[in-house]
Amino acid sequence: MMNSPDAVEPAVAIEGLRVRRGRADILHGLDLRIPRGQVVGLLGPSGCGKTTLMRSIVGVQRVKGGTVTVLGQPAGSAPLRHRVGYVTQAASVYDDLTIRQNLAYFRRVLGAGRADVERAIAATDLEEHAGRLVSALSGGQRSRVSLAAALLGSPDLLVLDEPTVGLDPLLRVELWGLFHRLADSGTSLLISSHVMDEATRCDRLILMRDGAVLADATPDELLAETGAADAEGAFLALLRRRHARHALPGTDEDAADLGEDVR
Ligand SMILES: Nc1ncnc2c1ncn2[C@@H]1O[C@H](COP(=O)(O)OP(=O)(O)OP(=O)(O)O)[C@@H](O)[C@H]1O
Repeated sequence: MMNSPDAVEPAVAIEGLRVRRGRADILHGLDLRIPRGQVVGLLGPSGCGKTTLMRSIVGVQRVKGGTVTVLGQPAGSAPLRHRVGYVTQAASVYDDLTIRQNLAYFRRVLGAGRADVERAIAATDLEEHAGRLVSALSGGQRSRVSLAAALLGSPDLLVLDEPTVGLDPLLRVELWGLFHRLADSGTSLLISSHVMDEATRCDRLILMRDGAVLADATPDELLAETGAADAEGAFLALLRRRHARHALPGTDEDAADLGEDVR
């Protein structure tokens, strides 16, 4: 059973994670389990801590407390080096190399198989551009090159920070198709977005706000639980519920705060 403690280890298990960046506490005791082989969406307003959480999972974030276990190992530890792929918001490929040259380079660094380069190019639908310099590509094409690089070596966990930003609707649909095919073949995916309409494409959703997890459920559970028609409505309903519980009801401050957070 999925929820049994004896079941297959989750892709990610986080307990009491605390992160401070600069002078601010960004994550204050966050608990989370991410199952294997699913497309899990991480949603929440800008600045709520999505990237900080992803950095902690990948093992590049200094943490103040708590534990982050990835595929049964401490986040960032050596055995995970080739098992976790991370795509940041900024494209991380070389402008003065072609797509194929970039991927050939990263393949060698990773020690992945030769065939991986063409496989990654095909998976991200970049075949017809593979010989072009990255500097000559559009924003969407560039972000797909970063994604292709993350697919090299077939990592067990893919952590993707807003991979669909700047992509046209058709490409977004295609990419979500790719994410699900990867999940079907056993890869675990954690994908952040602040486009709420992408939420329904995920197997599971984590809604974050102010460094805390507001909800962790399937899209259907979330809609049933809140009675909302879509993910955005569910998010608002959860925020309202939380405010009703924690704040003095009916103050102008509540309304202002709520409005600010979701726009
Ligand atoms: N290098 C840094 N030093 C200090 N504070 C930081 C740093 N990077 C981010 N922060 C702060 O940490 C908080 C969380 O940022 P984070 O990037 O995790 O949010 P996010 O949910 O990913 O936002 P977005 O959707 O805009 O990418 C923000 O308040 C941000 O200002």
